[in-house]
Amino acid sequence: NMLNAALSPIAIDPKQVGNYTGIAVRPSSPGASSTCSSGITITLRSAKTNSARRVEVAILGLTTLIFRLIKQGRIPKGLRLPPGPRPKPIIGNLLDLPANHEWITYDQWARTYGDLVHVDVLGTHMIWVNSRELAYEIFERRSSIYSDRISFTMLNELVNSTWNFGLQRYGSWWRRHRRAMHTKFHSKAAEALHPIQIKHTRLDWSSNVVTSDVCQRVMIRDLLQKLLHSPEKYTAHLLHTAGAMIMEVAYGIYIKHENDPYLVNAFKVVRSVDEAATPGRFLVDILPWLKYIPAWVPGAEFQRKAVIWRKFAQDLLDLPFQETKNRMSEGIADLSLVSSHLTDIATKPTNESDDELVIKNTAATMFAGGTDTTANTIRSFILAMILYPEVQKKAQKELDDVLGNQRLVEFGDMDSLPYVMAVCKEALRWHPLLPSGIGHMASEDDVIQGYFIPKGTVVLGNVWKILHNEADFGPETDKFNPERYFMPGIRDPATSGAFGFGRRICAGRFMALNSVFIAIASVLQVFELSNPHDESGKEIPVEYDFESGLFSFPAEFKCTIQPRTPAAEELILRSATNDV
Ligand code: HEM
Repeated sequence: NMLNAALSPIAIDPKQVGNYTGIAVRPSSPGASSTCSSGITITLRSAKTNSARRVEVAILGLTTLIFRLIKQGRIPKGLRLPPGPRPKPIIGNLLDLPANHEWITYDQWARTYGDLVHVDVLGTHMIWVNSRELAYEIFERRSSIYSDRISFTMLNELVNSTWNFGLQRYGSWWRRHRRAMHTKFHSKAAEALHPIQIKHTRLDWSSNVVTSDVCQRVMIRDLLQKLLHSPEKYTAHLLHTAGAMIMEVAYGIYIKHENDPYLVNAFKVVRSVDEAATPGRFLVDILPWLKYIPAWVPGAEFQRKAVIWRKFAQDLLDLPFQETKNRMSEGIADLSLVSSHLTDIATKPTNESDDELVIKNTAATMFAGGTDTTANTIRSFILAMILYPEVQKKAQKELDDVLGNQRLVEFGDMDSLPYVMAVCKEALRWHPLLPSGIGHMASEDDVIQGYFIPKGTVVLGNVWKILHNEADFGPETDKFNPERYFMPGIRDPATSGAFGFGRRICAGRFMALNSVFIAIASVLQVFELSNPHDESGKEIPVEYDFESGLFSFPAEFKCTIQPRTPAAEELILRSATNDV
């Protein structure tokens, strides 16, 4: 996901060694490598002459040293940085950063060093905040300091992702984007997305917020049909429906059933941002001067990628936006975030000249921030249901008691389905999609609990740790157990870090909660989710793991998804015609 960028450890990914421009850096690499005096292990492309290699090593070592000296601020007398693993000269804690399953290491650091853990990576200060109380103090009470984002050379400058307001620096430009989304997607506006009366008209210009039956019609009915016909492609189906929903909400565009050009391109953008945002993927993020190397230089692969990715992003920004404008001028546009804002602009002459750009950026940011996040949260839920069949049974019993097989679940049923609601909360908590949130950056020097936090520090809420705290979520937090929410004093993961913190908290969280509920409730109502089967038809235990990186969700796993009963299958088929 694009927001990966925003700032997580500048770790070097061992998988990517050799992909940089002639030089790769990583913790202890096997094969052709040399270690410079700073302790950085450098792997060089074999075609280089010895003297060229020596020059590269020297440049890398020197640049790192200069970068460090420039960045290294003075720590005021009487103060010290928060505790953390002991840094090495020049490279700091570069080698301490985990290469995979990061949340496990960060959890261990929290146990060893306490609520605040500091590491220094090549001169960049990074801090993990390990308790809810401290996260509240930092991100909420001191939000005027901790709402900035760091800027990555590859993602922000070369790929030019400045349109994505999730990556923008804190300030008035970011605020205008956030407001453009908020006015149409605050909790009241998100409520308007509830298709309580399913056959109501799609347009509601009177309230001028985006009101439609989009979630129910596209996300659910379409998803159920697809799961029925090709359950093995469940990941693709989840992404398609989540993407389709945002396309409708943001642009009022109904995408094609398969191979929709907008979606195909949009996913290219999501994937490119994913890669560009993977911490340490590009050396140019650590040595920004590499950005001046022209694309034709052998090895400057990153420059060529940046050119292609910029084009994908430009198409995502321009093409659907232009289609909505065309439809508006023909008088056939459906209400959407874009059409609603453009109507506002046309009727209010006081608008600023770049308002249209803000709307365009905001709609594209919604797509980039909202598709794979929603889809992967639902994937986590599917895995949990296979691993915890008793939870699945209990939720299905509640759905059967409330709905029978008469009709599909709707948003209006939320209050009658407390256990299903608890399953949704647990899907956000059990293995949070962003185990370290998205990094905020300190825009000023600060002091917390006697520790000095230098300006420019990347501050990460340890979401995984916070959501696994037994004081807030009851015993055995490693287990997927919705019962916990019926105990007194248990917190809601949605307001405890699953959607981030402070002024940068997820701008799409109300919509995300709606989507997660309607998807989970509908899938549970009509499908049985269970272990995969081998060639002989014998059930075998699901094999699973969680992806590493800033975004973490179950890696592709095999499973069985089949209608619970013939009546459930009938319900799915009838839903295609909007009969239920
Ligand atoms: C279950 C699904 C989702 C999860 C778990 C999730 C989680 C997050 C998190 C943790 C952040 C970072 C907050 C921070 O910096 O502290 C974030 C930011 C953001 N999210 Fe979501 N998100 C989800 C769905 C969505 C959807 C559906 C949309 C759009 C419709 C969206 C749009 C955004 C945007 C625009 C930001 C950047 C906010 C900013 O920097 O000001 N997200 N999300």
